[in-house]
Amino acid sequence: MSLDLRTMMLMISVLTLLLSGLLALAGLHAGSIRGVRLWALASLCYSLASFIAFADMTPTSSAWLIVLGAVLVMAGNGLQFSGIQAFKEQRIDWRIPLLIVGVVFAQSVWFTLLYPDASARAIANSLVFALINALCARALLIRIEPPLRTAYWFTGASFAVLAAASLIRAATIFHAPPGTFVGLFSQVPFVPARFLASSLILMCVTFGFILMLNYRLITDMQKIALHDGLTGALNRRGLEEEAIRLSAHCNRKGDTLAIMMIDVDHFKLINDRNGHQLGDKVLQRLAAVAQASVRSDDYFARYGGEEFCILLPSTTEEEARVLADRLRQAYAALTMEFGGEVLRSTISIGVADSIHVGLEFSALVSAADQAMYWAKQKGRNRVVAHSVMVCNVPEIVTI
Ligand SMILES: Nc1nc2c(ncn2[C@@H]2O[C@H](COP(=O)(O)OP(=O)(O)OP(=O)(O)O)[C@@H](O)[C@H]2O)c(=O)[nH]1
Repeated sequence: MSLDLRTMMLMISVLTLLLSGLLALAGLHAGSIRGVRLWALASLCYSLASFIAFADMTPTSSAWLIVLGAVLVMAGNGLQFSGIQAFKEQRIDWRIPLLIVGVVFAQSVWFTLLYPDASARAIANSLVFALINALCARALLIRIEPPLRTAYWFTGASFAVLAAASLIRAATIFHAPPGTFVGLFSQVPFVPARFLASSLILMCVTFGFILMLNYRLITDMQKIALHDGLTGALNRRGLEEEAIRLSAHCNRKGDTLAIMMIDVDHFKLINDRNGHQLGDKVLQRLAAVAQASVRSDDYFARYGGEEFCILLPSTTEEEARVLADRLRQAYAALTMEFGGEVLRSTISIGVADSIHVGLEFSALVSAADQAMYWAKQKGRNRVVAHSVMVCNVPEIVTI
């Protein structure tokens, strides 16, 4: 049984057209995710190129159609490269796709119309194709968190295989006996099989991108579900998930876990005097100061309303108290200016640790909360450690 190249061309043209439509539909609801429409356009370019090959690419086909086919393939590849940059939220560097399309156009015109040499044209275009695919592979084979890593590496590996296949194609044509390569349908060894394999890998690349999109949407949804929209900090649910993980980790390692509960002083007054919107901005400023002061393995969260929480692994209550006091001072020193209004505010912080109250998250929160309310009762703008408070005030009343 032999593979019919033209039938394959038609099928690939239809399949890539369907993929283009699918990506265009996906792009309608991709929200802030960029690059999807560029990939839809890339698939359309491949579809048109395959259709031209199906319709007319024979050794006697029109020279301009040959040039157009090559340019469409390169434009598709260039759009994929730009789409990857957009997807990664990088600035799109249009010079690269424009350059490769320009080079392929020039060498296709040169070797088709001016100095016809199908072999040289195929080798030159295969080398450019290998280069752009290698660039796409390099952009995707990077360190990234799972589950996106699976999709990035699958797509990147597919691009790498395409780059290798293009180099092999160039080498095969280069070593083919003179006169045997006259175009896409030439009888050099394995042309249909190699073309089929390359087309399938090209499909893998598009499926890989759809997988990237899917995982990115999942990751974004998880992020939204676990973070507070106003401040960007973890929300209570996110904090509880991290707390369960951290407690288990500290339990296994025999490590301590400290906690800070932070509450803005007289926040109701700030709201009442300046309005809720300004109150929101104050919360954002506090979150920014706290985010800047936490270490990379600490977890900062909005516990609710104007109350924030920081989980500090491998930290004792005393160490947490020192960090909390630094945060309190940094926030108190902040002069907030909102549309000509100057505002200063303070926070009260309660700290506790697992040495005194155990690793149970609810016990840690309750202890730090008691200490925080004690700080409020003592006059606000201060830090209170739970163990110290317990020694001084045995019958603390909590709200
Ligand atoms: N602007 C704004 N206000 C909020 C938000 N969540 C809760 N609040 C307000 O925060 C205020 C909390 O007030 P209280 O619990 O009485 O405490 P407080 O005025 O800070 O007084 P102390 O804690 O005793 O210093 C209430 O007025 C809530 O409406 C929010 O997301 N944005």
